[in-house]
Amino acid sequence: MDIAVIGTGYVGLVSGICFAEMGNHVTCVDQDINKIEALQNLASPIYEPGIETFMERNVQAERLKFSSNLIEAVRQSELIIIAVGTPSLPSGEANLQYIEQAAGEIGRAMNGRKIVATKSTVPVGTNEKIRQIIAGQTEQPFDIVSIPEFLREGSAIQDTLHPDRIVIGLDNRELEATMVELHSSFTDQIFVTDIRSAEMIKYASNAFLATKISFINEISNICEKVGADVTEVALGMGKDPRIGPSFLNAGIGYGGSCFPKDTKALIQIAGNVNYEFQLLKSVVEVNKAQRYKVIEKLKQSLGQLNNTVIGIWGLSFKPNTDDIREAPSIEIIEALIGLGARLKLYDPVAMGKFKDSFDHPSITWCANALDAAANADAVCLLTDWQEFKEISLSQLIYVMEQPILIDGRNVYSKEQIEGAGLHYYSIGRPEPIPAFRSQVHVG
Ligand SMILES: NC(=O)c1ccc[n+]([C@@H]2O[C@H](COP(=O)([O-])OP(=O)(O)OC[C@H]3O[C@@H](n4cnc5c(N)ncnc54)[C@H](O)[C@@H]3O)[C@@H](O)[C@H]2O)c1
Ligand SMILES: O=c1ccn([C@@H]2O[C@H](COP(=O)(O)OP(=O)(O)O[C@H]3O[C@H](CO)[C@@H](O)[C@H](O)[C@H]3O)[C@@H](O)[C@H]2O)c(=O)[nH]1
Repeated sequence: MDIAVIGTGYVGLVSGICFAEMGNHVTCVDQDINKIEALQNLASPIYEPGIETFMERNVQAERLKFSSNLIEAVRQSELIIIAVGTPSLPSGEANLQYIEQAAGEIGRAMNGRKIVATKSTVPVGTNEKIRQIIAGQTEQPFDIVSIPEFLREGSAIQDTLHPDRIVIGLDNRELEATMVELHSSFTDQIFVTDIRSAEMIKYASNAFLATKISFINEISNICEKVGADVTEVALGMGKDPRIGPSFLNAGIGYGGSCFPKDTKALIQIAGNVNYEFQLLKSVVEVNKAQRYKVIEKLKQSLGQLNNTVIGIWGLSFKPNTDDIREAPSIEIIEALIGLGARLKLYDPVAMGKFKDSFDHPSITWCANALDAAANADAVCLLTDWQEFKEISLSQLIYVMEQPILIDGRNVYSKEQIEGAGLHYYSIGRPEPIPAFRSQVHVG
């Protein structure tokens, strides 16, 4: 099939590459000319394991190209996929300006029958709005389909090539066979439903996963007070198939471009029909408070933080991505600077993006994890990158001023910590007996 993907962010780029991988001819379009130029030179604007290999292979096979010419791409294609951003407005509501602009441009470019499918996460009723906008621009016949996207950053290619399920929302049943066939090379778990339900499935799924995270984080806070270990609790809970083991990792809470924005948008979607989504409001509040656990634990171990040197391990909102959108690290770093701490920052891939959006005289940018820990009074682990799990704890103690490690993602096992000589604080786990009671070091 000839496909145009409008918007070459995470979703547009990865789904474009994967549709090409399955033998379709795909043009990925973006209004950001710099992005298109980089892509034409086979440089990915996002860090995603394996992406450049897949991109190169499909470009060389002439199944994938990148363009800033939306009109041409629409005219050459049978299926147009909208994958532009839907960021939050200050009210929390989804900003549909990019969706509306793309729909208008698609309508004006139409030269024959098309299917217009939306992969962006959009409030219920938005596909209807897209239909009206396009119909206002063209006499050409077209169909509207909702195909919400469920990929995760850091495993986006594998998630797209081997999804757990694909949801297709449509109102013209004649399209069902075409849309199912297009996706059948990815999985046979294809769920076809109406458009409004498909739009809601996306928000409900993200809200449910965010709820699981806030739930286990609250359990972890109670575990700390009653002397239980949240990692054991999560393992035990997860053995019940009705609960399942995933998304029960306690830590400093969720971040990223989706959960924070989509939970707020769903609260607004409910609010617009006079329904107060109390549970989800609490999920958001719990998540916001949870990132401050790191600072609480720093204060507990160091007393006051003015003039202390704190190493920060991890800036991206999760491992295997350079995305720092709504990363808990941002708020934690701002708060620590406000408390007078001097910070040594390290992330395997996200330092460039972080520095572009946030820099401060109190920050030193470091070349590796041990460099960030050197002469520090404490190290805070904020992202569970594999390389932090593999660090030599004896070397860590050797380079630090005081061997205090605040593990915001519970990455180290009891066995690794016991006898390591660290003063170790994690989330929702009993504190191991400290190797020694450290002296507060100020300046
Ligand atoms: N990032 C994820 O992991 C993920 C996963 C599932 C769903 N989603 C949803 O998918 C959508 C896209 O997310 P993203 O992270 O890829 O967004 P993004 O902001 O990274 O990228 C969007 C791209 O669209 C381009 N764009 C905007 N208007 C355009 C227009 N009229 N013509 C051409 N290009 C245009 C922008 O220049 C930008 O490059 C959002 O609704 C998001 O909620 C994202
Ligand atoms: O047990 C867990 C699992 C995740 N997280 C945090 O939750 C956030 C989101 O993680 P994850 O869901 O793996 O990454 P995303 O790439 O944001 O993917 C989510 O958001 C996407 C955009 O809508 C959806 O497509 C995906 O299905 C959905 O998992 C990250 O900050 C994680 O550190 C936890 O704190 N504990």
